[in-house]
Amino acid sequence: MTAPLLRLTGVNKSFLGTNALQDISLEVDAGKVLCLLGDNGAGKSTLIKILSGFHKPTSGTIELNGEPADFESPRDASAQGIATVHQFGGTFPLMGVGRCFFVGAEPTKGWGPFKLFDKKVAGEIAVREMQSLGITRVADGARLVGSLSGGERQALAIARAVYFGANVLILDEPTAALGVKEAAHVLRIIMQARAKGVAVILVTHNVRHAMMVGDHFAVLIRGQKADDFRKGERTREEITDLMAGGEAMADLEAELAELQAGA
Ligand SMILES: Nc1ncnc2c1ncn2[C@@H]1O[C@H](COP(=O)(O)OP(=O)(O)OP(=O)(O)O)[C@@H](O)[C@H]1O
Repeated sequence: MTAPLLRLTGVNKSFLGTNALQDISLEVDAGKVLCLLGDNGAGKSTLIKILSGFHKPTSGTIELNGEPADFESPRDASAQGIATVHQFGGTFPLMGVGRCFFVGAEPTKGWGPFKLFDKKVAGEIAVREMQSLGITRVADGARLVGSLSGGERQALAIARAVYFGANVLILDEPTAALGVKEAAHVLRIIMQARAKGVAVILVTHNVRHAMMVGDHFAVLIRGQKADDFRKGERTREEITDLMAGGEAMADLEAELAELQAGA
């Protein structure tokens, strides 16, 4: 059996007085989507920060392609093929689409001191890569990122990560601020990244969105992995109840309905 692309074993992270993560073991395979679910404060951001090189785990191991991995910095994690896209795409509103796509890796023309950022080529590549993900309304590489919709910004950030060879794509609440149609576009793009063999980690509160694209799911509660299951093994209600900390949401809803009736 081949090793998973990314494997965490017994990962712990403590801050002064807080155990943000306790004994987390997880695996994600190439061409699969792992959904990381959890309520506020569950430890999702801490886990993302460990995987993207911002924090070092207090203990535990990380393996990439079966080899021990250690991320010294976000740049190091990125050089090892881990790309993280944050809620608003982590993009720069006052930059053109092409410039933003290549930030830090600008294509140049000319030589020596005459090297110049090749805006035209950068814009063409950025537009082509976004269009290949189905974003056809962005046709001008000079267009300011600030004029793109939330879904288009996510698409730009995902296209960029895939273009620069990410093996692991971490998406932090990519659909949280989006309308229904835009969220559906972003979910479709996630499936395209998956089809290209990228291992996707989707961090979300939205059980419905997770169920639409997830192959594998892990629920974090107060820093611990409360459940770990594959597609089809839990109902939406079971997952929602678990995320609410085991409290049956149906009971809460019934209580609210009673209060409303009595008002
Ligand atoms: N730098 C830090 N110093 C101290 N405590 C921290 C730090 N970062 C996170 N924590 C604590 O670790 C716990 C987990 O936080 P984390 O931000 O990872 O949760 P989360 O699941 O991402 O929540 P949210 O969905 O609200 O962003 C919380 O109790 C938080 O207060």
